[in-house]
Amino acid sequence: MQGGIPICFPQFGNCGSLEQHGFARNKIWTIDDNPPPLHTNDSKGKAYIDLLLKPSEEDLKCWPHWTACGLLSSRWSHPVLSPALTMHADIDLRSCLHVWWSVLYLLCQNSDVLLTDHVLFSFEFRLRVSLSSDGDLTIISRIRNINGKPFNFSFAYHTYLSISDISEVRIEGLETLDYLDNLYQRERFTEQDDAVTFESEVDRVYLSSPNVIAVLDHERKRTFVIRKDGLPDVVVWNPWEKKSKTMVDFGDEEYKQMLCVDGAVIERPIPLRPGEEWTGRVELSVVPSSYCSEPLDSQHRGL
Ligand SMILES: O=P(O)(O)OC[C@H]1O[C@@H](O)[C@H](O)[C@@H](O)[C@@H]1O
Repeated sequence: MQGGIPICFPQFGNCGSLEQHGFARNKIWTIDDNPPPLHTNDSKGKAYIDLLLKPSEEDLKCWPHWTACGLLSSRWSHPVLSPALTMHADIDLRSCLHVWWSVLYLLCQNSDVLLTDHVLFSFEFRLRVSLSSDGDLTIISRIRNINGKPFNFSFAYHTYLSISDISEVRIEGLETLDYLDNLYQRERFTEQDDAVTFESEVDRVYLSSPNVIAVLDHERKRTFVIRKDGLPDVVVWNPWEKKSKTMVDFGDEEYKQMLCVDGAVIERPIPLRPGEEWTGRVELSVVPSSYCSEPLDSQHRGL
């Protein structure tokens, strides 16, 4: 979907064996009818909803942390197995390999120990979306390892901002940072400009960014203020003209009125041990540009 705030989890982009941006954005989530209350300091004038995602067996099978492939290849180099392979090498290497693959396959099918690897790996994802009476949108993701096996994940709130005109917009808060450029095989560069502006396709991951980023829309004289926590990286994406024409679910001219600026965790995926929970929070507010341009400089370094 090209719009809104798709959740990229447990993979960002195509850096892994899952579908682009992971499976979470393509799933049916359930509504928690009895969600925990908002924190008392944070509840004034807010409406909220909690959505839950629990993985299906299929999701876990696709996620490479436990896959039969992974198990087979790690056991293949096991010291106990390798000598056996050498022993049979003088007979016929190909049939020997075949025998061992069959044995390992049967082990995967029948052994409690191997199956335990897969059965024990699972998570629960709670997404809280809250809207305050003055229009601030807060989204909090809580991902919990609910079983006995650790896993890693990447994450992004793929936030499509609606803007007047892409050539009228600038992002402040990313100056001097390093970024990985997806248009150059994720090569690392350093931002040299005072602000990020747009004259062609941009597809970058800014690394270790401050917790407050501002997107200034000069024509509309308004600024999106993005406050984030637990999300060190920032994705900046606009497909521009040529790529827009190749995207089936995106109008040829729509790149002019959109800009993705995502709070994300990409460079260093989050390791989650059994019982641990990770929280990633983003708050979006829209303020008149005159109100925000002065104080933002001092806000850039903190939340
Ligand atoms: O079309 P999708 O899967 O929603 O992805 C849109 C874009 O998302 C961006 O975050 C990626 O960096 C781009 O490479 C990608 O094209």
